[in-house]
Amino acid sequence: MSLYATRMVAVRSSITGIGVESNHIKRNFHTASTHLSSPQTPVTKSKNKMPLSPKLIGEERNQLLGPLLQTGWSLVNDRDAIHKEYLFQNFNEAFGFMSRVALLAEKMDHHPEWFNVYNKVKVTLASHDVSGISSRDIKMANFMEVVFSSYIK
Ligand SMILES: C[C@H](O)[C@H](O)[C@H]1CNC2=NC(N)=NC(=O)C2=N1
Repeated sequence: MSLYATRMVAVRSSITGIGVESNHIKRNFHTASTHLSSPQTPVTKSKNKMPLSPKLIGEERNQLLGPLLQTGWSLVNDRDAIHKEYLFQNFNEAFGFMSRVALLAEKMDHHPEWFNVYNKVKVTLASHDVSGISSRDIKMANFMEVVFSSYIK
């Protein structure tokens, strides 16, 4: 590739984020491969990334879930996940809530399953890579509680 073409790719990636993304993946792969004892036996499905938090079990799980189950979160029947329905005054508040949570979701690379109609937001949290609830779901649920509290009048 000519120097000009290389520069244009660099300029385009800085605008579109394409290319920046693949560097991010490469960086994570490098980090993960230097930390894992054996790259052939990944702890989770996401073998090109830093090891993620494990599925919560036992006493630690009870301790972390307990307070959330007191604030309207409940365990989902047919899978290891937690669920809550948030009610807002209007769509603006509901979407504001989702936007604030979305910023954390991107930062954590951990995304809620959610559904919005007007002033309602139904949320399910689970860690797909471990097929269950991990500390990432607890962190996200607690953050949602903090954000939601700013909407209660
Ligand atoms: C490739 C990407 O990093 C993964 O698929 C991330 C994205 N967001 C995620 N969100 C959730 N809830 N669980 C995951 O395992 C997960 N994995």
